[in-house]
Amino acid sequence: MQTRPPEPVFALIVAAGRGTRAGGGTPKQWRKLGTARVIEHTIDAFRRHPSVRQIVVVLHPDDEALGATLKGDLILTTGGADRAASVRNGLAALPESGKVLIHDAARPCVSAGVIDGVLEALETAPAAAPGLPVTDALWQGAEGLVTGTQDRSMLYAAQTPQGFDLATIRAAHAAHQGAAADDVEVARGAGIDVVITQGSADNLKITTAADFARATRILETKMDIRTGNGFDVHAFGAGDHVMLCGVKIPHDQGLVGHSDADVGMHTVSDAIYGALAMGDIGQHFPPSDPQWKGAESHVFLRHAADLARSEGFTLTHVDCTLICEYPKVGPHAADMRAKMAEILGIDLSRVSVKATTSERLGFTGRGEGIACMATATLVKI
Ligand SMILES: Nc1ccn([C@@H]2O[C@H](COP(=O)(O)OP(=O)(O)OP(=O)(O)O)[C@@H](O)[C@H]2O)c(=O)n1
Ligand SMILES: C[C@](O)(CO)[C@H](O)COP(=O)(O)O
Repeated sequence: MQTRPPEPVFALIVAAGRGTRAGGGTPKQWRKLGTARVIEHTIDAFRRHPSVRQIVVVLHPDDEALGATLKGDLILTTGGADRAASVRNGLAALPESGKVLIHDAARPCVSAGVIDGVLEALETAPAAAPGLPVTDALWQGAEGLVTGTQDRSMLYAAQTPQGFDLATIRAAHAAHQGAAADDVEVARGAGIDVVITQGSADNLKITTAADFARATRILETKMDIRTGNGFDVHAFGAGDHVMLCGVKIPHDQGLVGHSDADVGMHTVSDAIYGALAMGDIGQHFPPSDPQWKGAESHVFLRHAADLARSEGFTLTHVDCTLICEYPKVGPHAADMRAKMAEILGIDLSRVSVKATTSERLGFTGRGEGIACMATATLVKI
């Protein structure tokens, strides 16, 4: 018997609202939350999920330029006057069949577990969405006074992503008249049963200004922060200059090495590999391989930074200390920082280069070579 291949899963992220309740000028999905904008955290949550094949993002017509700043393989489309209209436009950008997870851009802390719960339910049902049973007592009130209580035993707070068979939800939206709180209401209007899956208190929707602080705290607890260190030494030999952190410094000796012997860049590269727990420079660029003979060390540094990015990390800081009596590093430190910031693709303020002597002690003190130590900090949310 032939087994059918699994249906493709698409994520549809609605981001065309104006965030009026959050205030603050810029719509909430475009505001910063820790290291990235709200919408970027949301997109990344789906990009990281192994089942999601393609992501569609629905933008407000005024946000075209902001949309162009989003990185990665995304389908961008324009939203409508209300959430339901935005969802309809997003659905129109998707293929005929498959499964779709419709999610608010304003819910950046959604976990893989919540997404998994919806996908699991979709294996046997046409519709599923996460909900949280209401745990507080519920009152009716008027003019500051409690006027009654409400039975909460059958009440849930609705969350996203709300998952559907694509053709089913497309038909339900086409038939729906008037406004809808969410896509579950649209589906139910078309007679479709919706399975309730496990929601999470962390999957909050940023609605008011106070929600930014809560979302930041939640993301911080999920952060993967890594620090790596590097250490390297190159001996002096014949020559008339040294390469240090990408800067050519005239000197009465050169540094001996298989490549251009840039001890600074080698050390920072090793710190990044260390933070990733992915070996060291010698493993990625074996000295026994003739293609790296005389290589310029920016190749190694760029490789380490690109590897960090491909693993989903942001390089937030590097600090590099050169240890030598001569040449004097101070006059060149600004150029070294600028060079490495450019190669690493990060802001100058996140790159530090400093130097020390070893008080004429040891091999660096005797002028036999240059040592370097460095740390690199990587963050993934
Ligand atoms: N016309 C609309 C309205 C809302 N949304 C999106 O639907 C989600 C619903 O969250 P909500 O808090 O209602 O967002 P806003 O409408 O932006 O907020 P507000 O009501 O405070 O203006 C958000 O991701 C929002 O960007 C949308 O894509 N298109
Ligand atoms: C879809 C939704 O996120 C479910 O909670 C919500 O209904 C949309 O936001 P709103 O605050 O109700 O406009």
